[in-house]
Amino acid sequence: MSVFNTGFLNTELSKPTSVFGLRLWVVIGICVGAFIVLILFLLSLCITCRCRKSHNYHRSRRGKRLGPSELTPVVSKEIQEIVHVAAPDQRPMFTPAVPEIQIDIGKTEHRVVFSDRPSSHGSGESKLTNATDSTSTPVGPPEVSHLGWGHWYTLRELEAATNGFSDENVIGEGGYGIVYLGVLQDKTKVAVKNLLNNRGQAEKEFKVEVETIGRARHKNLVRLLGYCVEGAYRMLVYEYVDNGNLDQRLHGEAGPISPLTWDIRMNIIVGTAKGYCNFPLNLCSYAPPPPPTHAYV
Ligand SMILES: Nc1ncnc2c1ncn2[C@@H]1O[C@H](COP(=O)(O)OP(=O)(O)OP(=O)(O)O)[C@@H](O)[C@H]1O
Repeated sequence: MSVFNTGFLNTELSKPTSVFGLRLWVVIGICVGAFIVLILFLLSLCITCRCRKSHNYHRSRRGKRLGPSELTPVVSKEIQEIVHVAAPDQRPMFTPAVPEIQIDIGKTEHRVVFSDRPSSHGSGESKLTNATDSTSTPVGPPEVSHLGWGHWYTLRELEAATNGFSDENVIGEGGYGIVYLGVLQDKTKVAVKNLLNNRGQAEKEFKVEVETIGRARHKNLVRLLGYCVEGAYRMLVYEYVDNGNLDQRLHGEAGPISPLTWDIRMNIIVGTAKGYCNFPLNLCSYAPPPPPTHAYV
């Protein structure tokens, strides 16, 4: 049977075909060869395409790394960061030990905005880096945010005001940072709080202060005059209040007889409680109101 089949196959394959009178097995061989060549060609085409894609990807990544937007820390899409550009001879005298932090001021209306036109606010050259924008254009100092209050201070201004954040200028230390006495160029005394960035605490405290105290005007509330947002630094600038602190008032440095009588203390407690109750309603137009995180009220 198999001998018959082999003989039959040989005869069939050896028959000349209409393709140039070539035998069938030659035609089949040519077809198989052509098919293999086609497959190889397609494979090489695929590999070339892939190589080109990966080359482009790496090139774009390399380009990005060198791009201005990559010079700043990774930040969320809504973030705008001010990067201070200091002339070589005007390097900041002080570099507070604050690790790089993400800026996440979040709401559009609380972003620091910039103006191209010359402004009397602040000093020094600054540029804005917007994470959504690959180009960073040097612009003038920022005006205040849509909050419509306060003053933007440069790090250099505050350095000059606080004698380079010297120890002699330290007037207190709270849970959120060290407070320095500063004297601005116009001789105004200010309290500069350099926020500590303990697990992003600086950003949180900054946000709470700016959103709550920023717009507030009350005779019993220390005014927040402005802020400094520069690189990773977050500083708050308050009016300087020379009345000592609550601890001194309540417990000491006032002599053996405290000027705070029982009645006065009761008044203070009632007034504080009223202020505390009204605080979120008066100052926060959005919900939910931030929790009262500090001891000014
Ligand atoms: N505007 C200011 N004028 C004068 N001294 C200030 C001013 N702000 C803060 N200080 C001084 O710095 C100290 C620390 O203030 P800070 O606001 O950092 O913390 P706190 O209010 O004492 O506590 P917390 O950390 O809970 O807010 C105060 O006790 C006070 O002596």
